[in-house]
Amino acid sequence: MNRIEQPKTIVVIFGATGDLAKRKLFPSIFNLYRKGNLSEDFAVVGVARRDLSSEEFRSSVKESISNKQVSSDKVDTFSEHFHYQSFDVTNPSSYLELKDLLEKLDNTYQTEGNRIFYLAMAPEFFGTIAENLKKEGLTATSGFSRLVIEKPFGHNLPSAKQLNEQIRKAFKEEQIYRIDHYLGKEMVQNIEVIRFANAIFEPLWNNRYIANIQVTSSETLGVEDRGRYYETSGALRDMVQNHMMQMVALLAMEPPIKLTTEEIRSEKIKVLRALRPIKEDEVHDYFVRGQYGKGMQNGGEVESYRDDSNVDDNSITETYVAGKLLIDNFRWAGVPFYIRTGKRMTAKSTKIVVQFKDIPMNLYYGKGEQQQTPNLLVINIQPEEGITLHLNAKKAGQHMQTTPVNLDFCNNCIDGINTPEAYEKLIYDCMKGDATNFTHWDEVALSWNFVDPISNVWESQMATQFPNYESGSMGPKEADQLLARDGFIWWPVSDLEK
Ligand SMILES: NC(=O)C1=CN([C@@H]2O[C@H](COP(=O)(O)OP(=O)(O)OC[C@H]3O[C@@H](n4cnc5c(N)ncnc54)[C@H](OP(=O)(O)O)[C@@H]3O)[C@@H](O)[C@H]2O)C=CC1
Ligand SMILES: O=C1O[C@H](COP(=O)(O)O)[C@@H](O)[C@H](O)[C@H]1O
Repeated sequence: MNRIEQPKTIVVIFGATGDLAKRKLFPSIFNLYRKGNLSEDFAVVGVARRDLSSEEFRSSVKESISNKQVSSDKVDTFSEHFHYQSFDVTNPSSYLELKDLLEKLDNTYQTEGNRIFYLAMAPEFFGTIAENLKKEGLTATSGFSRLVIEKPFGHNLPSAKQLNEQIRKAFKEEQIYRIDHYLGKEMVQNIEVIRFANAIFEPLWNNRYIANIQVTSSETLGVEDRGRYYETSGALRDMVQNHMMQMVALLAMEPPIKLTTEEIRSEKIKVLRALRPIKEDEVHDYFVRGQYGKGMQNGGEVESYRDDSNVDDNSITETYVAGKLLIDNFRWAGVPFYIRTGKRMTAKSTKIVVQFKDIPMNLYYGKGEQQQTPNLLVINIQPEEGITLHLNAKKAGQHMQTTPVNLDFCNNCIDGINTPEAYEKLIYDCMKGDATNFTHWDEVALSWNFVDPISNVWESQMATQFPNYESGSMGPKEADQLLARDGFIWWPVSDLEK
C-alpha cells in the first residue's frame, strides 16, 4: 500500500491578508491537513503590513475555510498552526524578526529547518523579498528552502529577465517554483496520460491525422475588482502567455523518456522553441483581440469593461484574445493550434478539442439528413472534467445512414471523487519538492518571446473598434474569420452556445 507522504515544513505566506491567501491558499492547506497529507509537523506564518495578532489572523483563516463541512475541533487544531507577523518588505529588521520566529517554530513543530516562502503579493515586491531573505540569512537553514512565485512573472521578456536575475541571486533555479495554476488542474495533468497511456491516440497524434487543435478558456466573469491590475495586463499577458501556452506545450510535446521534472520540462521547452514567431506585420493575420461591451448575462444587464471604475474610459486593453499558433517541427508542421480566451463570454468553460482529419473516402457521405461530423476528441478541463470522443455510427433502422455518437467519460461525476483544487496539488508538490507542474525559467522566457511582438503591435495601434463583443457572447466575429480562412469553425464549448 502507498504511504501518504507527510512533508514537514513551515510555509511563510507574504501577503497573507490578501485575496489569494484567503480564497485559495488557506483552504488548500486545510484540505491537505484534513486528508492527512500533512501531519501535525507544519506551521504557516502569515506576513503583511497590517497590524494583527496571531489570534486575529487565525480568525480570518477559520473564516476562509468555514464553508467546509468539518468539525470545528479540526478547524481549531488546524488554525493553531498559523502565526502572524506584521511586516515591511523593505525593512531588514522585519526579516530578522521573522528569522527568530521561524527558528522557534522549527523547534515547536519539528519542521527540520524546511521552509517555503510563498510570495502572494504584488509582483513589484518579488525581487526585493527574495534578495532580503538571502541577505538576512533566512534561506540558510538545515533543511530545504523554496521560493513560490505567483504570476505575473514580469510584464514582457526584458522585465521577466530582470526579475529572474534578481531572484536567482538568492535562489537556485531548482529552488524556484513559478506557479501556473492551470498546471495543477486535474484534467490538464491528464493530457499527458490521455496521450501517452493510450495506444489509440498516440499513433494518431500528428499532422497526418489531426486537422487542428482548439484550446478555449472562456469566462463569464468580468474583471471584477482587478481592473487596476488588468489594465496593465490584458488577456494576452494574463492568460495566453502562461496558461494557454502551457496547455499547447503539453498537447504538442514529444513523449518524455521518463516522467521526471527535467525530462517533461525539456520536452515542453522544445515545443515553445519550435513555435513559429509572429512578425509584427503579421500579427493581424494570426491574432484577434477583443474587449467586452455591455450585454446580458444570467438574465441581467452587465456593464462594459470601460465602465469599470478602475478602467480608463478609452481603454484599449484586450479582454479577449484568439490566435493561431504553428509549431514548426516534424510532428506538427501544417497543423494550426487555435487558442481563445476571454472574459464575460457565454459560459465558463475550458476545453481542448482535437479535430481529426476526414477519412480519404467516405462511403456514407451525404446519406441521411445529418452530415457526418469529423471525429473529435474533447478534453473537458472545467467545469466538467473528463473526455468525450465524437464518432459516427449507424443510425438504427433499415438504411445505412450515420448518426453522431459520443463516448463520454466524466471524471468529476463519479460519486465520492472530489478532485483536489489546483492550488492544493501545487502546494503539496512544492512541499514534496516536485517542480514538474511549475514553470521553468526557459518556458517563461520563450512564452514572453512569443507574445511580446503581439503586445507591441497592439499597444502601438489604437483599437478604435473597441468594445467589439457583447458581454454574454463568444467574442468578436473576427475570431470566427480566423478559422474560416483555414476552412474550420470553433467547436462549441458549452450547451449555451447557439
Ligand atoms: N487574487 C487572485 O485570484 C490571484 C492573484 N494572483 C497573484 O497573487 C498575488 C497577490 O494577489 P492578491 O492576493 O489578489 O492581492 P491583494 O491586493 O488582495 O493582497 C496583497 C497582499 O500584500 C500585502 N502587502 C501589500 N503591500 C505590502 C508591503 N509593502 N509589505 C507587506 N505586505 C504588503 C497586503 O497586505 P496589507 O495590506 O496588510 O499589507 C495583502 O496581504 C499577485 O501577484 C497576483 O497577481 C495570481 C492569480 C490569481
Ligand atoms: O490566472 C488567471 O486565471 C483566472 C482563470 O482561472 P480559472 O482557474 O478560473 O480558469 C482568470 O480569471 C484570471 O484573470 C487570471 O489572472
